[in-house]
Amino acid sequence: MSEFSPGQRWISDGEAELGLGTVLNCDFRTVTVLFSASQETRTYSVRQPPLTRVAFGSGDRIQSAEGWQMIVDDSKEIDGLIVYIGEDDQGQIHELPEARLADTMQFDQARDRLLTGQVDRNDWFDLRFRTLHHHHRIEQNPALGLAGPKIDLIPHQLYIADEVASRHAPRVLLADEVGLGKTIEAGLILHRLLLTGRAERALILVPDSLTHQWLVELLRRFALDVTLLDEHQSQAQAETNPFESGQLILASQQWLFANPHRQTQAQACDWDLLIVDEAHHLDWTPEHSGPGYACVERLAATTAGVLLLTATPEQMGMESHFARLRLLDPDRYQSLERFKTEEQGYVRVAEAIDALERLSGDNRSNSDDRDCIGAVIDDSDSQALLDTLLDSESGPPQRESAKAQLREQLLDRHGTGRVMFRNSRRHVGGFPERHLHLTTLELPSPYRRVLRRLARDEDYLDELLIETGLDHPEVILHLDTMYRALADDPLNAEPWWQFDPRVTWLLELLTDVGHDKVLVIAHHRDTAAGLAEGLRVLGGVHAPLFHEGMTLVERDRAAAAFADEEEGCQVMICSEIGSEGRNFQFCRHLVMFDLPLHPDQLEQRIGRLDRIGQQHAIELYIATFEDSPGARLLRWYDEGMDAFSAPHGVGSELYDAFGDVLADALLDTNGLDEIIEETRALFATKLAERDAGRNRLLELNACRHDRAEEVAQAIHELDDDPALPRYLDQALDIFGVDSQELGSDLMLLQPSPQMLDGLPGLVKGEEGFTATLLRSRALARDDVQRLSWEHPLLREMMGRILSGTMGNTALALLKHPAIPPGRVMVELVFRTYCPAPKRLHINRFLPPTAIRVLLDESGANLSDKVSFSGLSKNLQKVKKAVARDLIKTRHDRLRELLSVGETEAERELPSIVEAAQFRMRNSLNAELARLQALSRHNPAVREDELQALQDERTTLDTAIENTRLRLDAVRVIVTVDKDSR
Ligand SMILES: Nc1ncnc2c1ncn2[C@@H]1O[C@H](COP(=O)(O)OP(=O)(O)OP(=O)(O)O)[C@@H](O)[C@H]1O
Repeated sequence: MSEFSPGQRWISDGEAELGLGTVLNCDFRTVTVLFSASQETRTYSVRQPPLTRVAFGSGDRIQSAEGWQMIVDDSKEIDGLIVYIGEDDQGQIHELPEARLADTMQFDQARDRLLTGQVDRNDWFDLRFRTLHHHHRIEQNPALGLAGPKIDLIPHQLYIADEVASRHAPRVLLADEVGLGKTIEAGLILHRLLLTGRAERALILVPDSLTHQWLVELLRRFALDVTLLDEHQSQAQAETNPFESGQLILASQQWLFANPHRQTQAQACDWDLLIVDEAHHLDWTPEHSGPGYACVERLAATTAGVLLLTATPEQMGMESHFARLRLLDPDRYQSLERFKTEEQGYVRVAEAIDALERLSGDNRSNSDDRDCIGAVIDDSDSQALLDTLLDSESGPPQRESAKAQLREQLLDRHGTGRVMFRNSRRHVGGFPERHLHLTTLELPSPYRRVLRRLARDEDYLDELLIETGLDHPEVILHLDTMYRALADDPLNAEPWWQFDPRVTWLLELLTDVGHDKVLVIAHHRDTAAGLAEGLRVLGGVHAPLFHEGMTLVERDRAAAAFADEEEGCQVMICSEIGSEGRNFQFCRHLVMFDLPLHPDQLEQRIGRLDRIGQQHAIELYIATFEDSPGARLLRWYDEGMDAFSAPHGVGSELYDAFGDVLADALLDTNGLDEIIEETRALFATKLAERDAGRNRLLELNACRHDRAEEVAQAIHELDDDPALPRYLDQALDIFGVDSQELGSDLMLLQPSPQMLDGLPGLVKGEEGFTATLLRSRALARDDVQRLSWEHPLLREMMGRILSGTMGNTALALLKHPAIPPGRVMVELVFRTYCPAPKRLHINRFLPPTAIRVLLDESGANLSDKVSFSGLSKNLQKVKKAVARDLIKTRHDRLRELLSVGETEAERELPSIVEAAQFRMRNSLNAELARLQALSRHNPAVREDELQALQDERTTLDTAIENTRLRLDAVRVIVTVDKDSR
């Protein structure tokens, strides 16, 4: 029969912080335990569950659910449940069934182990104390979760990650321009949420072509173990919901969006965070939602945190941009019209911020600027700041501070940045130049024939649209596609690449650039495939293909063949959609074999190379046929909007304005000059608007440099922490990991035969891994892991020590000339214990805090006189059997000393609690005030955010108030004769 009965109280061996658990139910296979204090329920297999039954003995103090306490005198068992009998503080006798014990009670596992003679190694005790100390520091560090990833510290990314990850249930659109690191930002946010306990489960949906890239980035840069789910794997788990097969699930959008059954399974899971990459593909109109949009909409409705990523939020038009914002906050984004009106209001705010910048020193009397600011602010605290700024009595520091605060308030309260973050290259800076190389080729006669017939015969266009599956006017841009579509025509028997001069032009180009790598992008995958064949047949050049028709493995293999520096191919040919989001910044030559119709798509293409990490100027090559639709489109791009020199972010609006007329002008030159001229004029206007209005606000909001600098500083401090290498050495040694210096700041970590099992990345009998503590060294090499306090190995070692019993008892000998032999001392380490739901991340205010108490045999407190390390280095180890005997002989005195120690430690608790309350209130009150002020102006603050923050403050308050102390570890020290051995 099972040893479990409903109502019994147990604690988790591995997660003691969950508090006292109650058995809810059990059968012959599993037992389910509710940990009320932390609002967690766990189900364990009944075979060797990591649980310990809680049973108190005579003399133990216990607490009832109502809060009163009693000392246990006796106990009895009724139907498998214990009933304790004892006396409360008023001398009244009570019977307390275990079911009515307080959920927040703590346990002195160390005490029980010591008194039953179980002692660990002395160095384990040392490590335990140090672990508590470092854990305490790190959990409160403002850079927690951002310091571990293997990334360069780039301010706009750090700002976004810090801002977003500190929110309750962040729901934002990450819309930095192409290649500025949205994946990295999403990774940082996820990493921080996971490390702080604010998220445990995430679903990441990315285009098919990017699954592997995401998997690798999350593993290499963030050390996150992600499960890549596909149909094959899902079928292998037919019995269960495949989305439950890991905490972090990565899946292809194409696969999920086309599969209603899998969508139902994904929706049946509890996710804390949903990440959707390349979100501009989620199509929506007021009349109809595409399957991708509908799927994400359903998932987003039941998931607290949502990150949508797109470099081109407006590529599909304003409506569809609005639709994506609607996914994030359906209450706020109900009306497209209202949204448009609000957007217009941002111009005034941006002007006010500019006026504020000017308003300093002697310029304070400028009444236009004052009026401009005054027209925007409409609350007393902002007005007070403006008054301080204008007051002639204010000193320069006061004015500077008022100006900075007012700027923040204007951005916060009136900007758009709460839901959308968009950094542009202009703002971030440091990107390479772009050089455009244009070639005009003669139009080959088969193409000329097709174009002539198009001009003559209107039905011919319809025929082409049906045959190619392309839309108008896209179809007329791709002459080779039209030619292929008419393969039945006997005149079209020859493969297009045989006569298309772009093929030989490309072959010559490959020779001209020497050994440099060249990326070719063509719109259609059949063009890419034909071109690869043409290069092979006509030039003997092997060019791997990369398009949406290939399997993932084939695509990744092609990308790897291209990336390989030594033996890789010189050229790779991609289709448009197939290559979106991919990283090819190791290459600087981009050939656009044709041109895409939409400016955002053009920017996506260039963005494959023009990304963070690109070391060179970008060389762009385009060949067009004289007097062809492609040549006309090129003129529109180049002359109408400078599309090749740098991204400007207004292409989408220009396309909306001129797309239709341009379509007509592509076949017929008449009117093109005029369109270009008008485009150019609107381009200038849009640039000015961009700089004045919404985009300017977005940019100002997307990176607040002071805050980014603070985060970077906090990360630097953790990077340079001198305690880390010392701690690492000690921990590796104790856990049985061999560490070998390799020079150049690298080390090889390998499992020794004695290694404790289950350490991440290390398996006995297998190779280990190369690592470094230096960020720069790690960044320079893909195969080197970066060790930090956040590395899974360190976290696992620290976690195991803190949640297990390892090193919580020890006995050591002390030879000291001034202390007679045979005396006993106890070194007690108490730890604060404060059960609260994990998502509150209570550790930022009150991480487990150690209180050390050193008592001599008489019970005198020596803690202040003798430090931990001072004592530790003079101690000697002793055999376990001897230790057990020594403890047995001093049993009663040890019990007494434990009680004295508890009283001593309790004295320190109130000040710890008070300080934590203070920190918590300071932080949450400020955040709440900010949010409340914001919500009065900025509808982007969700009502549930405010409520959640208020609830969080109340729950944290109660949890901190209920902080208790628990004996975490105890070391008995016995003095010996200085001459003894
Ligand atoms: N902080 C960083 N440290 C090191 N590498 C970075 C950093 N930020 C970005 N990168 C690299 O720059 C490239 C672009 O980053 P990422 O893929 O995140 O950009 P993106 O904005 O998602 O691009 P796209 O718009 O094409 O989807 C990637 O190769 C990425 O690894």
